[in-house]
Amino acid sequence: MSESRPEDAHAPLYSPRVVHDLLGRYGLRPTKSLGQNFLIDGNVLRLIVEAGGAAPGTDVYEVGPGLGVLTRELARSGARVTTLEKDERLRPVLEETLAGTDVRVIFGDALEFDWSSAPAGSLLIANLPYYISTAILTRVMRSGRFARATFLVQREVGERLIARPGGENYGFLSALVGFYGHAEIVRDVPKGAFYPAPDVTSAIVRLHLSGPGPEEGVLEVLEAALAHRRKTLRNNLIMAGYAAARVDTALRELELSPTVRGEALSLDQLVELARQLRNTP
Ligand SMILES: C[S@@+](CC[C@H](N)C(=O)[O-])C[C@H]1O[C@@H](n2cnc3c(N)ncnc32)[C@H](O)[C@@H]1O
Repeated sequence: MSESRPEDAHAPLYSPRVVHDLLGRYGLRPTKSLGQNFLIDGNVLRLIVEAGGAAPGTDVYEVGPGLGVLTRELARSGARVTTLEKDERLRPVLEETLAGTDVRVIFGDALEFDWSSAPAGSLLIANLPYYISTAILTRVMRSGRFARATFLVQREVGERLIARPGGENYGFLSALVGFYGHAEIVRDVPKGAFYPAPDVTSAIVRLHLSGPGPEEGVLEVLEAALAHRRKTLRNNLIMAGYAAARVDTALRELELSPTVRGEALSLDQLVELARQLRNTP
């Protein structure tokens, strides 16, 4: 910690004053296209660390440390922390705010990261960049390496994560959660918990991941079946490249109406559909 540091050394990192001071000293402005909404609420910070289960001996992965607010708390918990940051401009800030911790900071795109390199039973704890929250969660679930994921995300994505088949918000992400475990909304978080405030309300969501995931080929069918909410399952599958005759045979075998929508199918029916399509010439 430099002696010339102007802000009150005792003020917590999440305090708006410290956040402004850090941004000012390093000549930075939050970048909207990178989803940079920094956490400035100590209660939300404590809640996410606690709900996430960071503790000595656990392996915690974070996407987007930003100024290091959450990262520093995670390190304090005694967990082994790996954090992935795309924005190189934050390198000197993180050198300052994470000084004295043994956090592994990797600069690069979290979408390019090899999530299967994480040890089995890892935890994801993050204030996610909202523009890629679905893509990150998909990768984390599919890696099969994570026991739990606790994160800040748009409330609307939280609703999709907890949705059940047939429900208004049910889609690909909901079905994916169904295959790997289940989700809960821990708490809604108002816009004012961030600087700058995002356009939407957020939520802390926790995913419990225990399932083995779907068998081979099911995810591809799932993606096709749920691609467009307003279209029938039949049309979605045909648009994804399945021959109409093949689709019709599979629907008949499963006793499904040609007008049924993909989001009305249970997970078991989706698995059966994938098997039928595989077995239908
Ligand atoms: C919502 S901010 C969270 C910052 C900090 N954890 C906090 O709570 O204040 C999202 C962070 O993700 C970073 N980010 C955006 N896209 C990324 C990507 N593709 N890979 C890794 N980090 C990314 C942003 O630069 C930013 O630091």
